[in-house]
Amino acid sequence: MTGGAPRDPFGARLRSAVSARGNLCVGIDPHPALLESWGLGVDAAGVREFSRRSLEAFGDLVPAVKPQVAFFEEHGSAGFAVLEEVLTSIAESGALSIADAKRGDIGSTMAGYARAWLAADSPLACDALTVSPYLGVGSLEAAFDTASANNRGLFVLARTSNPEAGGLQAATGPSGTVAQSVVDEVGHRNAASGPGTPGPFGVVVGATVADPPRLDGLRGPVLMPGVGEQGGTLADVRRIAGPALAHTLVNVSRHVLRSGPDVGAMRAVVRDLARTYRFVGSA
Ligand SMILES: O=c1ccn([C@@H]2O[C@H](COP(=O)(O)O)[C@@H](O)[C@H]2O)c(=O)[nH]1
Repeated sequence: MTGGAPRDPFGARLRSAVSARGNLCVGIDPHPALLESWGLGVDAAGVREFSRRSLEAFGDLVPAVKPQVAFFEEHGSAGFAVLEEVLTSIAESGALSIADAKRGDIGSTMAGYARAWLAADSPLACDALTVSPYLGVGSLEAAFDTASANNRGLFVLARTSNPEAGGLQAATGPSGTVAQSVVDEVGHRNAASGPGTPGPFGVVVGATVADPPRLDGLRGPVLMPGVGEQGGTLADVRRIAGPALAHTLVNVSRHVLRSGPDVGAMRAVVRDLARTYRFVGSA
């Protein structure tokens, strides 16, 4: 993304993207094994070509594309240069970009991450960023402020899809589980948003989770990874998202990317998934 901050708030942009294209978000996750299976080098040039073919296959079909920052970062400055290009290309394809960087730190350092990913003219500016609240939701204040000021969004990790997460995130305190308190704190920050339009601050809840937090007070979007390779299903998505279904982005990465490198084959898989994961107008 380049050229200053977007004009409309993130929640409004997400709502119109979902209403036009459905609820499927596809990831660009250039794992080394996928680069090899696509016949590409495990280097920044391979990541660039992988991302180019991915966006050709699905950039115009989905409301949001989620580059997994780890697989760019592992190639150093050359990988970050590719990520900057990819964020621009996602915007050109008409999709929202969600940089999955899972940033989180003490407040003063978090301000640096906020400027890097959410400020108006940062080379890495994205439409929304994943952030970790496990230094305290309040430690993310600079990210909430910078996202708001620039019409961008955040997805705060609440109950992640990995099997190791439950011991920490499902632990219970005086006001319910840790994950629930994250959802509730994020929901408070969306309180000013009007009916029907989600606020700018969402949460991440995995489609693999048996004991998810309630999302009825969130008033914001949900990013739900875990479908496909991790075993989550449409029924899980419906069960977990509940009242937030209309504003839920269901992320699928490897299940799509394994159907490459043929662009037409990937496009067919995404078309099929996009039909399944379209909830606008559904109860
Ligand atoms: O709880 C979480 C948070 C983030 N992720 C990320 O989503 C994708 C999932 O990839 P698949 O290939 O579809 O399993 C990946 O980038 C994860 O880092 C998650 O899976 N769970």
